[in-house]
Amino acid sequence: MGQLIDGVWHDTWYDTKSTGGRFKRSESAWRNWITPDGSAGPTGKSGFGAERDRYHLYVSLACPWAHRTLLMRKLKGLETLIPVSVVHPLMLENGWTFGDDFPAATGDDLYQNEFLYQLYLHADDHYTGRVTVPVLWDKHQQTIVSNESADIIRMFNSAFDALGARAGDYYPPELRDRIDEVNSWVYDTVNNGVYKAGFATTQAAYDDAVTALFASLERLEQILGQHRYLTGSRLTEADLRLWTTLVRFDPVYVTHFKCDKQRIGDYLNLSGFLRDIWQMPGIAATVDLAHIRHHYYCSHKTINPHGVISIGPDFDLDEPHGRDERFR
Ligand SMILES: N[C@@H](CCC(=O)N[C@@H](CS)C(=O)NCC(=O)O)C(=O)O
Repeated sequence: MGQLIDGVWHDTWYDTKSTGGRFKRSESAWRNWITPDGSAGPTGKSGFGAERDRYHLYVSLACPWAHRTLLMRKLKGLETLIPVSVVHPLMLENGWTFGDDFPAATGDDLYQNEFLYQLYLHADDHYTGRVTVPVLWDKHQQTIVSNESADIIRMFNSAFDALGARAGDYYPPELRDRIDEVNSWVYDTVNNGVYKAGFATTQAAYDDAVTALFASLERLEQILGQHRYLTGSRLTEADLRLWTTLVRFDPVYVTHFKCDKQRIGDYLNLSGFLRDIWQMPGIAATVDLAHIRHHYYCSHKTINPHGVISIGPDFDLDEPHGRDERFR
């Protein structure tokens, strides 16, 4: 774990001293957009037109943010348009690495780098900041298009539609306000909330994060008792963004991040929603519990110094969920 400072790698853990024990996630540095015609998107530069054989995605199978991009890639049928390289699950003194001595870790298919930070240096040899996944890479300009998962899933949702992406709009205009509203509190208190609880280094910081997290899970439980998905009867990006946290919750966050007031399995609607999406074609195959559990339990030496992996709950997401019948 570390970061680049003016192009030099420094092995440092998150600084929580200056924030009263609170974990603060940094802003992503690259915010360009792939668009159908290469015009500029909402942020960043123009020049990233949708094309075949041009873009490459770097992910960790452990990471919930990267997982969003894999879900959208699957739903939109972008597997051949956007190939993927997978980092090793352990993230230690060199950050994410391209070691391929773990099932499903691929190494760096484009440049044979050893470390992910070398890819960041390839894009900017004076980069200062964190070295995170996912990374959407442009092979033509040899640079990072974006390292922000929230933006990458929106590009995948529509930019490649004229190049044969599968039909489906997971950010439809008529639901955008509701999706944005749900995303904002789910991001803050759930997706990032589990990290804020787990990485807190004071009791007060932990208490605040875990209280907000379980208040939001209660709120989500109510919402998912009213309709099948978060914004109604249609699956949207808001569901996918919540889901990557839910699928890691009982196997990791309950124990490793001390999010142990309740398990997702204890909530009727949240657990049904978790199974509902798990059982959609192709989705379960995007989940790699070995990467997930090895990454968290063995990479965060400050909170689990010996790297012992807990036994974990029985994990049967194939049981019927009944939500299709219930919300017909
Ligand atoms: N805002 C980013 C966050 C990505 C992120 O924090 N990824 C984690 C893995 S779960 C990471 O790479 N962390 C490395 C670090 O912080 O040094 C996004 O959503 O794409």
